[in-house]
Amino acid sequence: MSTDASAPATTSPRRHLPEAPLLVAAAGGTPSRTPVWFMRQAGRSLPEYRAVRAGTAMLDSCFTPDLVTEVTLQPVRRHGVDAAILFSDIVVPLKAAGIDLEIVPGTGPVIANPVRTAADVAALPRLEPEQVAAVAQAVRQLVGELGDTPLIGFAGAPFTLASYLVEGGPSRNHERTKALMYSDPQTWHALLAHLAETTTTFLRAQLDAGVDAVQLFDSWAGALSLADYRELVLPHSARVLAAVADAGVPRIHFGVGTGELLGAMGEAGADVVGVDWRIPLDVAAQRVGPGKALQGNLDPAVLFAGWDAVAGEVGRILAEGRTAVAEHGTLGHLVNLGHGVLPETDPDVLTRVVELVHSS
Ligand SMILES: Cc1c2[nH]c(c1CCC(=O)O)Cc1[nH]c(c(CCC(=O)O)c1C)Cc1[nH]c(c(CCC(=O)O)c1C)Cc1[nH]c(c(C)c1CCC(=O)O)C2
Repeated sequence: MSTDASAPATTSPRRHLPEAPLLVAAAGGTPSRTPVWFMRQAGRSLPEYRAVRAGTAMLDSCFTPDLVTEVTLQPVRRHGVDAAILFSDIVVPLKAAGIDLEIVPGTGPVIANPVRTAADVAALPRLEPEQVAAVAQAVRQLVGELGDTPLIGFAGAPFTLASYLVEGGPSRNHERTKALMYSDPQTWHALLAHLAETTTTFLRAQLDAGVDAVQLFDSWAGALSLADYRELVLPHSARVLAAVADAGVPRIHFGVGTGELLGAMGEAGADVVGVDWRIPLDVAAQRVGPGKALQGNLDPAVLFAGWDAVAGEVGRILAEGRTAVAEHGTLGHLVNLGHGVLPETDPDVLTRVVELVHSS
């Protein structure tokens, strides 16, 4: 993450945030406090989010820079988290490229014409950077307003995007996706290569506008065996992560149910590996190996269990994070949930978690 003094001057608007706890922890330094943020902190449980979004469809919101800016800032103001995450969605670059899809409240992304054949894959539109100009504009506004708080940009990884495109919507078993993967590997690789390019273009647009870190969400990769992940998915995610390495910002790589994949997800080129709640952080540290940071891993459902339970779990996770750093060569610990904030979560509990982590 160092910059080469001989490199040509860059026009990057990226802020210089040498003290930001999240960036320090990700790089293996000693942060002034343990950093904490929450996946899906923007939106979901906040009444001020529901108020400002009322009457605007989710995807329309994502292309409205003032609304993106406001929703992204809300959890930073309310909770004092150590990072903002851009309010957007993993299907935004697909929509921007011209794919007919909607986000249906309570369901998730729904694709009008699922992608299932070689001809479907060949017909997929390419994403041009100007098609996500509204997202870049929101990023520029945000870096002007965030002070010292880092802004995390993000994108969906090729496998998770492919699952939505092939299934046509959310899926429990990913059976059509796996059917394509096993029956026609050539078309599968063509699809993932296309999506890797889309994802790279989307992340580059955010990086060029000034985001301070990126997270690649491979939310559903945990549906795969390690062998299949390595052969059919990892090379495409690795290409995305390599293509943004020159930005010099932390690259976070996360999926749900990925206990068996953590080492491979780190090898794909992550600086920080996200861990869900199914394995302890000190065990995750051994699977990931030394030289990377870890993010996680409070079960979002624990936030419903009353403060004693929450405080106990946060304490355990902080201790396991310290063990990872002290004994397993982990660079740092970014406290987070093991998956996104659930919609019915009491926002005050999130604020108390931030206070507890910061005072520990
Ligand atoms: C799989 C996935 C999606 N979107 C995303 C993922 C990967 C993360 C994960 O695993 O949870 C990523 C995402 N989606 C959203 C963000 C915003 C930033 C943040 O707060 O983390 C992020 C990082 C906003 C959103 N994306 C969505 C909402 C809810 C829309 C609303 O408020 O009407 C928000 C705030 C819609 C969405 N979009 C998607 C789902 C499953 C849903 C939920 C559907 C529902 O239950 O209503 C696809």
